[in-house]
Amino acid sequence: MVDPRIIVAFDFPNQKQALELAAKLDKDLCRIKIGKELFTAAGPQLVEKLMASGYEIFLDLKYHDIPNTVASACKVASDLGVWMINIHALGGRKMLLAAREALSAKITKLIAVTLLTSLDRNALQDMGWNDEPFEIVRRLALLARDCGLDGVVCSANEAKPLRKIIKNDFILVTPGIRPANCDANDQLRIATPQQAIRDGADYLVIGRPITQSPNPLLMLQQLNQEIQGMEYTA
Ligand SMILES: O=c1ccn([C@@H]2O[C@H](COP(=O)(O)O)[C@@H](O)[C@H]2O)c(=O)[nH]1
Repeated sequence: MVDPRIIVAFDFPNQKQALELAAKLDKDLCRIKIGKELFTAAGPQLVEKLMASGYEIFLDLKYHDIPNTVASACKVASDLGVWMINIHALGGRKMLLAAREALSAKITKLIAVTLLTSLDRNALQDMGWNDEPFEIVRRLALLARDCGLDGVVCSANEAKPLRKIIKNDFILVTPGIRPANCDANDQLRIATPQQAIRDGADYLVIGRPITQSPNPLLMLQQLNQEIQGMEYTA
């Protein structure tokens, strides 16, 4: 069975654009991430359509609420049959455990967002946090692992130091991926696809560099080519 390492972020305002891009891409080369914008516009029906066309779906709704609310939402999301869902680790231990428990009989992977890749040290200081980004990522990743989650979302910059303290069966999903010469946009903690894989990322979330490319399939093929055969080097 193929296990594509690239997850394309479908950040679109409507179903039409999503279906058009899905028809151009190749399900053997990527999975699809549906986030807040597209899910708000097109909902579960679009998830079902994309799954029916063979794509595995990462439903990136980043739930963050009281434990009961998050656990119930995770159960309903998992019932859609998606490959992966996520919650915010900052929701705390009880919320993480409630979500894990709600998915105990499910195969949907449950991961936790540590620190958004759009935040850097200055942004943390602005919120009154004096830690380095890695310190926050480290603590939240260990919390997520203790609560039995399957992995975390972090930037590829944190993959290498995390791999030193967390075993390889804990999934690292890394957004903020920017191929050489691509605009960083609003991302602050970024890495190239090769750097991310070499440093221990399992899956690369890539949005605009693919979705806004004049030839998204060609870009996807090139990015897969760049990481083909590459593995984590400790
Ligand atoms: O820390 C995070 C968590 C999620 N994301 C999401 O990933 C994609 C990235 O898109 P690009 O266009 O490649 O920047 C986007 O959907 C985010 O919501 C993230 O960037 N960082």
